[in-house]
Amino acid sequence: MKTFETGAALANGLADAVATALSAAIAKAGEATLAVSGGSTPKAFFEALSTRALDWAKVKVTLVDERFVPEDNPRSNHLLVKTHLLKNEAAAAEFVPLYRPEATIEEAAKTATGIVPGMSKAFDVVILGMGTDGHTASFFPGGDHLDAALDLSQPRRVMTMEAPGAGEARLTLSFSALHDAGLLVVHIEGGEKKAVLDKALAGSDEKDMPIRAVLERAQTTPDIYWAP
Ligand SMILES: O=C1O[C@H](COP(=O)(O)O)[C@@H](O)[C@H](O)[C@H]1O
Repeated sequence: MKTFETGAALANGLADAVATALSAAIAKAGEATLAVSGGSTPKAFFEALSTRALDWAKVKVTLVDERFVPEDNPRSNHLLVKTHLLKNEAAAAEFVPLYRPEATIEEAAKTATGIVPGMSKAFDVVILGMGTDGHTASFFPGGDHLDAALDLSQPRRVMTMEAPGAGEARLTLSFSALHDAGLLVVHIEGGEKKAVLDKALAGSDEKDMPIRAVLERAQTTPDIYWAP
């Protein structure tokens, strides 16, 4: 685990690591893909990353998960990314939203599956968060499609999820779409989340604590970033 004294120090350290990984991918393949999480935790990291100098015009950014709400909804993760990441140097990046204004969330997931980056090869960088219920991405305990979303043979890249603790219906990358990222990060802050992570690391059912799938079964060993 990479432990930092403050959230600001973590934000800068993680921004440096992500900028280095994106630059390396651009040098190797001429482009780079980045999938980020929503919620409240990543704001300072987004602000720091937005200032890093790299060839952002060659970076495609998408979300790990999204609520089925339009971009102007205050709970939209797209709005969060637009406000805190897609500015400064990073304004040149291309953003590919998961939300689509289709009639149903199933149709939106199918449309998004066809256009999200990382389709033909693994994402270069994936940043995951975690809720105090042990969810990551929108892999929620009690989710209606949790088993399918955590199945590594799942061919779909974008899935739908409804769960008691999720609020709005969700669109989420499947575990198969994100587990093999070049750089896979779990970013958590605070004592409560550390205790949840420790419990997941100690061993519990994936259905109760879906973060465990990432810790145990991801092809890429996740780097865990934590600050009190
Ligand atoms: O619902 C969500 O929550 C998690 C954690 O959010 P936080 O506010 O506790 O940081 C987040 O990783 C996920 O992307 C988001 O949709």
